[in-house]
Amino acid sequence: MPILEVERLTKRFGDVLAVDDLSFAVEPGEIFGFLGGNGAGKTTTLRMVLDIIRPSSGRISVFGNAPDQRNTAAIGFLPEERGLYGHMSAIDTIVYFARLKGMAAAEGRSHGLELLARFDLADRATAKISDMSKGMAQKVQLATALVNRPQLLMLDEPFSGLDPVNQGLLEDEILRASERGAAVIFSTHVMQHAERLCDRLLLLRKGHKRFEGTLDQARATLPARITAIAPRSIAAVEGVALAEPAAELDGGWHEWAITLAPDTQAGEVLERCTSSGVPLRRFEERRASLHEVFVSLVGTAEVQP
Ligand SMILES: Nc1ncnc2c1ncn2[C@@H]1O[C@H](COP(=O)(O)OP(=O)(O)OP(=O)(O)O)[C@@H](O)[C@H]1O
Repeated sequence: MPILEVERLTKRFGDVLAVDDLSFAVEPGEIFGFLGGNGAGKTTTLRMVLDIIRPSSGRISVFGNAPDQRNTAAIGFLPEERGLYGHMSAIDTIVYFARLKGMAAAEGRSHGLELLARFDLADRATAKISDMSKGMAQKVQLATALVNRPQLLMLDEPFSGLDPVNQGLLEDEILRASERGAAVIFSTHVMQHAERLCDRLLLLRKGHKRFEGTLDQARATLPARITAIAPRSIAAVEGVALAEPAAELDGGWHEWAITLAPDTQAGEVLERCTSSGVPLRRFEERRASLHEVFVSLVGTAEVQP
């Protein structure tokens, strides 16, 4: 049974249709990328799952039940707007959240200290949040989301504000949560994280689903591009839709950017070139990146490569 199921979900704020007839499901152990440009409706959807705001229409099921703040015991959430009480220490903050989620203080403390050690903050456990750097405070906030070992972990733009080492720590935590069977949903504008982590992903544009599927399926929405080095154009070879000259090389060789005809595999074209004696020095398929898929389907340059 999916941990989270969203069916025909719609949310309007006055004239703004923030979420438009959205359906998806996330299974235990799955890492699900929730991707879209600014204002696509990601945060609004996560807030409805948490029962912070109510849908205009549609259905949400969390652990088989309607959203309810009582679900918080099994949910971990990192909000996009980070914010903790500056006067509290790191470990007291984590224990505070553990208690809100119904845990005993002692268990919250011991798991909190474990998390701080994993986040390279063991020596800062009693430091005040206000004395920490932004990235350190963000790791404490991540610990508050993980302290209850949630079955549903929802992270809204978790990578922003973290340096590359801490981004790596966060990726490890996401994998760790999925390995123990949690469903993990995270939103990001950085496609590399999604490419490295996601089992499946959903692309949202203006509240509407543009794509849902695996990374391979996402890349297959765009034609593969081939770079070929040959002395003459291979435009006439069956299965080649377009062969554009990309560079002139030494000895009469040329680099060609090849676009294949629909439903044509690169291997078929390579075989035809070889069997008809077309000299080739290179024939390389390059699949579309998630960045290219995002720009093509969501149509925004806001995304980072
Ligand atoms: N409380 C609100 N009142 C009115 N409009 C809202 C409210 N919350 C969100 N919106 C609107 O809903 C749309 C979706 O916003 P949302 O914050 O869900 O996007 P997002 O995908 O999380 O974007 P970002 O990547 O920029 O954080 C936007 O047009 C936003 O202005």
